[in-house]
Amino acid sequence: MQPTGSKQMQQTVAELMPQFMENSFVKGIATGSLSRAAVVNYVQQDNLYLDRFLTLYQQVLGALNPSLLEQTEHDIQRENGAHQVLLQAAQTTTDQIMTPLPAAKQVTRAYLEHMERATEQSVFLGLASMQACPAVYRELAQRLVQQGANRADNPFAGWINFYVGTDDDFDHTMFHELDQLSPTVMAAERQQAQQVFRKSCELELAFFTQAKEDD
Ligand SMILES: Cc1ncc(C[n+]2csc(CCO)c2C)c(N)n1
Repeated sequence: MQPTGSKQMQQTVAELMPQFMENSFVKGIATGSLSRAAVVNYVQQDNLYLDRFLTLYQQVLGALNPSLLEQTEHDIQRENGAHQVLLQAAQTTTDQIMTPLPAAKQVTRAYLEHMERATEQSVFLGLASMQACPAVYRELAQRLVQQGANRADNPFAGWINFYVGTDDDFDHTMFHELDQLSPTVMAAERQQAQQVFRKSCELELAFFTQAKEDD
């Protein structure tokens, strides 16, 4: 039997996970040692990213399922909770790092453009491009917990616990939505959705890498 679209996407995440666990930013989260510059870089770029992500999400879900949009959009706004953990560790605030507004770096722009292009093609592909966010972060957080990385003396434990705790429902709900839509699109588009999703996962990895690079 063919696996469902969401199963195949979860397999993609599992396949790429070893690369995430080897990523230097992710290892820094796990060990509690990241430079202030890396943390600031990440949160700045993520604020720019989430802002646009929320708008796209509203556009896609607004077209597909407005009641689901109403139920879930606060989850994205609440991600600020994860950022607060990082900002506290870096002893700074959102205002301090977002004024003047920093420029979007290359991976941030590439990832946003990827999701925008997918959304222009169809809401199904748009949703697939956005689903890497909860899927990757949830799996990543679960693995970090399995490693015991959320121990009390890790300043980033709250970040790990945030994503292991809150994203479960969001992730399952959106995968369910994708599987519900799947029979309504042509086989070629279903296949394309897998590629779009994989590309987003790769951009997730590059996004972490970018935080530790100086442009
Ligand atoms: C680059 C980047 N990728 C994924 C997330 C996590 N994320 C973004 S939206 C969403 C679903 C609702 O919370 C999740 C888990 C992030 N913060 N930054």
